[in-house]
Amino acid sequence: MIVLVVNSGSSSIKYQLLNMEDETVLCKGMAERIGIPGSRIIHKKAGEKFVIEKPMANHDDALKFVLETLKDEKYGVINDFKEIDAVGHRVVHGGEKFSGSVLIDDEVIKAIEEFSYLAPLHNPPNLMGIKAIMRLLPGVPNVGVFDTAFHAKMPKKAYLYAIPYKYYEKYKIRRYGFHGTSHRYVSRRTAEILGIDYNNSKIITVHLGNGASVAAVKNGKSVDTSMGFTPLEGLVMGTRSGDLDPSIVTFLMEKEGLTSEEVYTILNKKSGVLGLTDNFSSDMRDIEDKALENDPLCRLVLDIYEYRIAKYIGAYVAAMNGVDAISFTAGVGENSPITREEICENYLSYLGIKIDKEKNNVKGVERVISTPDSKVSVLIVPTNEELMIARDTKEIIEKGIKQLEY
Ligand SMILES: Nc1ncnc2c1ncn2[C@@H]1O[C@H](COP(=O)(O)OP(=O)(O)O)[C@@H](O)[C@H]1O
Ligand SMILES: CC(=O)OP(=O)(O)O
Ligand SMILES: [Mg+2]
Repeated sequence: MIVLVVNSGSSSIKYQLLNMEDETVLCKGMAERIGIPGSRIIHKKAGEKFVIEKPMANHDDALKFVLETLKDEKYGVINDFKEIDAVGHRVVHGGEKFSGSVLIDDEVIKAIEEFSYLAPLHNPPNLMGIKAIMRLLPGVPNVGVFDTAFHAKMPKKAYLYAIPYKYYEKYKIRRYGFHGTSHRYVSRRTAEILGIDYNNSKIITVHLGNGASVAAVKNGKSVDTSMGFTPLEGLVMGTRSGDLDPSIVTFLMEKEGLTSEEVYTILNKKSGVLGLTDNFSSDMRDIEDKALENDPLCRLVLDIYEYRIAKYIGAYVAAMNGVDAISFTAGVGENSPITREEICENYLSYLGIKIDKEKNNVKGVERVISTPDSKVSVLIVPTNEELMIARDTKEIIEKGIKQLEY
């Protein structure tokens, strides 16, 4: 079975074509700068990378061009669109409705549309991708895989905010959590690598990408996670503030004469590492480089970034009353030895955690980085959300079912 995976964001679309007989990636890439000058596709096939410049005015245009690329003589890997058996889509917000991946029909599309008010930056572009594929590949089944689904069954004590209960009933204001596909993959893989029973384990997964979140996974289920009602809560991120006192919002509105939308933009797009460094960079590579050159501000920002992560790990040890393993993943988690080492050494040694500095000194390699006598295992597990999306898609199509339960 050949599955196309689509992760449709606001200005970029990531794609991967997989042969699910042996789970190999046939080709992958990203259409970027959609709707703005300089749009192009970065396409990878058999270890070779191509940059293809092409005007793409919207998501329809972009996906049309992605599909053409898949069967292009030079870049392509298929001869006919009929070879694509199904398409799996990343969808960020599934509200309370979806606790597993689903076959997309009109009713599911309506629900994703309804949840757009909960994820205005993410769900509308996800939907544009789904609708474009439906137009371009009629008759091919589509599956939605939600960021929120893995967290959907966390206990009520973890997902309710202490505000009047009527707002939960009226607007469904609660913790949803995101990056669920990554936390699900990484926690399961952690148990496999360690040879422990996933259904009888306590694992903390630390997803540090541009957006970042931590999850407490107990007996194979997410019991708490740091992102909340929206992907703004929790850790310090590239451009997002993470946790803050909510009265800062009303204070800023009053003092600076800002609208709610303006404050929302500041907290989502101008805060985090970018805001703390006074617009120097949102990329942790830049912060690390400067911190290593003893730049005091970047050193402070790295401390703030690590401190917040360490506090969440401590909280989730409490949430699960213990921990067997901690796994780092995504851009920073996979590629930053200093971040992993400083979090473990400066804050977690009380747990009996010991890091093997040699083993930790790698980028993007799946491995255990704690010493054999460390009381808790620490790992690097490169995430693979696309593979999870393709696996769910295959399972739903092959079994002929409407919804998967994790
Ligand atoms: N070698 C590295 N050292 C530190 N940070 C890195 C490194 N490589 C990538 N990153 C960080 O990873 C982030 C992107 O992570 P990624 O998981 O690709 O994010 P997303 O999927 O949210 O776009 C970048 O913003 C950058 O800060
Ligand atoms: C939900 C979310 O924060 O996603 P990303 O990390 O891709 O921005
Ligand atoms: Mg990501």
